[in-house]
Amino acid sequence: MQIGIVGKPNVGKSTFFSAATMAPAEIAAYPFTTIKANKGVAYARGKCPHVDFEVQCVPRNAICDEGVRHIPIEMLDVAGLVPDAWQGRGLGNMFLDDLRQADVLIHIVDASGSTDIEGNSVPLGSHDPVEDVEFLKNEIACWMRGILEKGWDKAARQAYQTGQRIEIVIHEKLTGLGVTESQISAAMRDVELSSNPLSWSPEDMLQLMHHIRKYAKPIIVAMNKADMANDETLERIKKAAGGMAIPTCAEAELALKKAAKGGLISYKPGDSSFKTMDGVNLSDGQKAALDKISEEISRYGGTGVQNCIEKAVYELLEMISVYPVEDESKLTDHDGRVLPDVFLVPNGTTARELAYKIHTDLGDTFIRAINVRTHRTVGSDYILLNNDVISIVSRK
Ligand SMILES: Nc1nc2c(ncn2[C@@H]2O[C@H](COP(=O)(O)OP(=O)(O)OP(=O)(O)O)[C@@H](O)[C@H]2O)c(=O)[nH]1
Repeated sequence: MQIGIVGKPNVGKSTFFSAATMAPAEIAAYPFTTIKANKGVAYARGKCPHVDFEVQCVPRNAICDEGVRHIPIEMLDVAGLVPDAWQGRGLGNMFLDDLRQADVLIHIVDASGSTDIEGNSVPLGSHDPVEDVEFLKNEIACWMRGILEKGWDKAARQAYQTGQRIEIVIHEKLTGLGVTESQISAAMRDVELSSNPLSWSPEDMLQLMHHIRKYAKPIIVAMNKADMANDETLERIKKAAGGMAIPTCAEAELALKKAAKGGLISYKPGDSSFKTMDGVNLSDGQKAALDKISEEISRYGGTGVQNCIEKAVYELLEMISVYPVEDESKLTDHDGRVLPDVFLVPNGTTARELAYKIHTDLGDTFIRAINVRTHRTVGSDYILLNNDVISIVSRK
């Protein structure tokens, strides 16, 4: 699973990316595989089951900080969004290539209206950020339609004549974007289209792509520079984003994380406030900067950065966390680690599908699973619940 960060120049995209992927000090020691320059690791918080089971966990893939697991998620800084990227303008191709890999997008907009559509600085409030929200949706839909249109007439005619479902043709064409057939079917229910795909107009196709995009590349808008934005604009952006928009102060989040790393304040991602560490003497400059941030974030109950990440993961992608263990009574893996790993899986994942995610062999040899919280035996079709602890029994 990957979160793509998208935005035109100058809106605070790099600041957001740096802030989101800057690990808290205690996480920094974790060895992650080397990742490319435009990739980083962000974290979604989840409640560690060790609290309910009253045991001491020994985490392996996600640290536990006072009962909160920080579950790593790949984040991708999607480069080169400019108007008409879909036509290959500017770094358009790079943009689209990155976009393929993302499952969900955080669209950073400058909610203060001080960056025009091309990313140039303009006087505060002189650009309407709502345009940016529409613009990204349109860029993606146009790009998808461009892919669909290649060889469309022939494929659509063939499907129409042979009675093949058109979803299958669309799926084949969009498969490189990670679009599933069920997403296409859902989108087709949303729009009214003629049963003869040959008669679809370019506008029909664009509509359909808008709806497929909604399922396949859902977007949450980070209304950044919220510290300089007015409430009326924030409301309008939120409406344009279908409610999926959060005010953010990426600059504040980065400053707070740095101050926490430097031992000046106690602040954890997602907190709505912070505290100066005992015995720390802040300079007048530091004090003034922190006071300003404090005022900014009290307006929104936090910087919004962590909130964006978690809304993307838990609401848009509907992920849940599950904890597989080998020994159901000790909650350990084969090395005796207690509640070692947490897996983020889509809501609706079954016990057997989880087994496959852990290891192909485990999926193939799956017999049953044990829901450790209820001590009940469950079958391969058991649909996992958030925070389940599951022990899989297989043919050895
Ligand atoms: N007021 C305010 N300024 C911010 C915020 N986030 C970022 N900025 C500032 O906005 C400017 C642009 O930020 P960047 O992160 O460089 O923007 P970008 O979108 O990555 O731009 P490019 O690097 O040109 O693509 C910088 O001066 C940041 O300090 C915020 O939440 N509030």
